[in-house]
Amino acid sequence: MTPGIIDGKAVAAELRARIAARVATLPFTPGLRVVRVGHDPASGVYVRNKDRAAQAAGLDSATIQMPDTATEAELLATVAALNDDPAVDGILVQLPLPPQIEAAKVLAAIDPAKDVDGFHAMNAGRLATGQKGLVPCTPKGVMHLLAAARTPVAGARAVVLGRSNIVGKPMAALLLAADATVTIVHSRTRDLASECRRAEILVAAVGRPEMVKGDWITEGATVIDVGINRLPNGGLVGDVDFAAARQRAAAITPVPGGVGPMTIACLLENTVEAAIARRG
Ligand SMILES: Nc1nc(=O)c2c([nH]1)NC[C@@H]1CN(c3ccc(C(=O)N[C@@H](CCC(=O)O)C(=O)O)cc3)C=[N+]21
Repeated sequence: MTPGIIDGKAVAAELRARIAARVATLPFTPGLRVVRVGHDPASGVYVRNKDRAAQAAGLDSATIQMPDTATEAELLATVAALNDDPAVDGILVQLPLPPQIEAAKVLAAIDPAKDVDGFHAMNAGRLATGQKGLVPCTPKGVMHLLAAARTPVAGARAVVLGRSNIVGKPMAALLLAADATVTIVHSRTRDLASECRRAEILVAAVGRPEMVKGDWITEGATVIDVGINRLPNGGLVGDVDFAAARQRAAAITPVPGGVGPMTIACLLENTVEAAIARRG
C-alpha cells in the first residue's frame, strides 16, 4: 500500500472476510433485498457489486427490479411484502427514485429493524441521540477507514463538507459520537476554503468533481473523499483534487477504490447486524 493512500478496496476486503467468517457461524442465512426502480446509472455499478459481495459473504441476496413506470403504491406494496417476509433481514430501496414516487414516504415505510441503509427517521434519530440502531453505510465505512489509517478522532477537528441526510448529517453524528470537534460546511458557507483548512479530518461529500483544491488541505490532515463523479469523458473522480491534496495530506482516500467499496462492505455488515438483532 502506497504510504498516505488509504486502500479502501483492501480494508473492505478484510471487513468482508470477517463478515463471511461470522455468517458461517450463524444458524440462519441473513437475507438482503435491494429494490431498484428504473435504471438510474449511478445505481448500476452499485447493484452489481453489492450482489456479488453479498453472495460471496454467504448472504442470501437478490435485487428486485421494478419498471421506471412503477407507481408509489406498487413500490409501497413491494416494501410491505419484504417487511412481512421473515427470511428478509435487510431492505434497501435504491435512490434516486423516479419523480412519480416520493422517496421520504417509501423510506418511512421500511421496517426500521430491516432498514440496512439507516435512512429511516427512527434510525437517524437513534444515531442523533446515541442509541443503538442501523447506521448509514457510507459514514460507517468512513469510520472504519479512519481506524484503518490510525487517524485519531477523539478531540480532532473534523470538517464535513456536505449536509445530506444520507452522508453529511450521519457522518457528523458519528464523528461527534467518537468525540471529534465537528463542523459541517456546505454551499452557503461563507468561506469554504478557510473552514476546510482548519480540518485535521476532512470528509468531502458534495458530489462536485474536484471541488476541494490542494490548498484547502492542511499539512498532515486525513482526507476522506466520498464523491464518485462520472466525467463526460467517462473518467471517475472524487470531490477532492487528489493529485494536489495528496501532496499535503498525511492520508487520503482515492476514487475509485476508497469509500465506495466500504459502503458495500458496511451494507453486508448492517444486514448481518439486523439479522442477529431480529433472530439472534
Ligand atoms: N438506497 C441507496 N443506498 C446507497 O448506498 C446508494 C443508493 N441508494 N443509490 C446509489 C448510491 C451509489 N452507491 C455506491 C456505492 C458503492 C460504489 C462503489 O463501490 N464504487 C467503486 C467502483 C466505482 C466504479 O468503478 O464505477 C469505487 O468507488 O471504487 C459506488 C456507488 C451507493 N448508493
